Amino acid sequence: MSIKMGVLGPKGTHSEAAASYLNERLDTPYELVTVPDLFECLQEVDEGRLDTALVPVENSLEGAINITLDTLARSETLEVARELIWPVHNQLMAKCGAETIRRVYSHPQPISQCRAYLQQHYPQAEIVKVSSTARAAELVAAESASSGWAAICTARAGELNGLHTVAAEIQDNMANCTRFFQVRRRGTGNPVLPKEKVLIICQIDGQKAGALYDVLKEFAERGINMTRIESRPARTELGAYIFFFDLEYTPDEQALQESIEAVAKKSIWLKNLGTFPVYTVE
Ligand SMILES: O=C(O)C(=O)C[C@]1(C(=O)O)C=C[C@@H](O)C=C1
Repeated sequence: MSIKMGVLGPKGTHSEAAASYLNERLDTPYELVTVPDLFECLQEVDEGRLDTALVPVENSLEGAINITLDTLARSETLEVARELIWPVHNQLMAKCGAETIRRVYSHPQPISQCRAYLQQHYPQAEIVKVSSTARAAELVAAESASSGWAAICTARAGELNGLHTVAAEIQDNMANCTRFFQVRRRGTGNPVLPKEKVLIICQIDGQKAGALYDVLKEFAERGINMTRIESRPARTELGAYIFFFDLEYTPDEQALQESIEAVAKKSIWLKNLGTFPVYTVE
């Protein structure tokens, strides 16, 4: 029986491209299943209808993908199995020519990733945000060339929908990349993957002076390298926050374990979302 991995769809998204890349590196590739919405994709895994999912978590130009962070923080079930750092290439694709474009469709992230390009070349165009880049390509394909509609999408999404490239590589920075997490339910999947990173989520009492400093100290004093810190509202009251700590895995497991236990004692709650390998694209 095949193992099903959810990705944001329809076919042709950046997420699907990233999942296909990951699949090529695995002994047993996943069967990719496209889901129209990111939250739904995570829920399908949480509730057991999909085995796993590859979801975006952070972009180098635009920062955190909040829905992924918030869902991971609230779930009692999900953990991270792998991380993939994926270079994001955005193309402007349409049926019409460059000079007649008057409306541009895309996912909010690529719209932000291409902000300078759009301001310079299409300052008058109406910008329309939709659920994914591939959905944008579908919408543009459904209209005639005279509509003047265009999509920011992957080359594959454009090709699948019969669009041509108006402008290639329009992201504001050529180092544009997105970090993806492969998530799964705790205790499922292969337990012997290489260990490179650890993800910890906790809520700290924001009313106490030095509370965050106290927590960071536990990592610093044991030589645990924190590679990222992110905060999100706890969604209980204004001023209450939860923190995401990405830690570099160290073979000194005792130091790592002790630091996490010490942070747990200083937190309202703490979750360890797993230890996992990081894949990068050469
Ligand atoms: O719309 C897509 O193609 C997606 O896969 C979503 C998404 C995102 O949510 O950030 C994934 C990676 C890129 O940063 C652009 C868009």
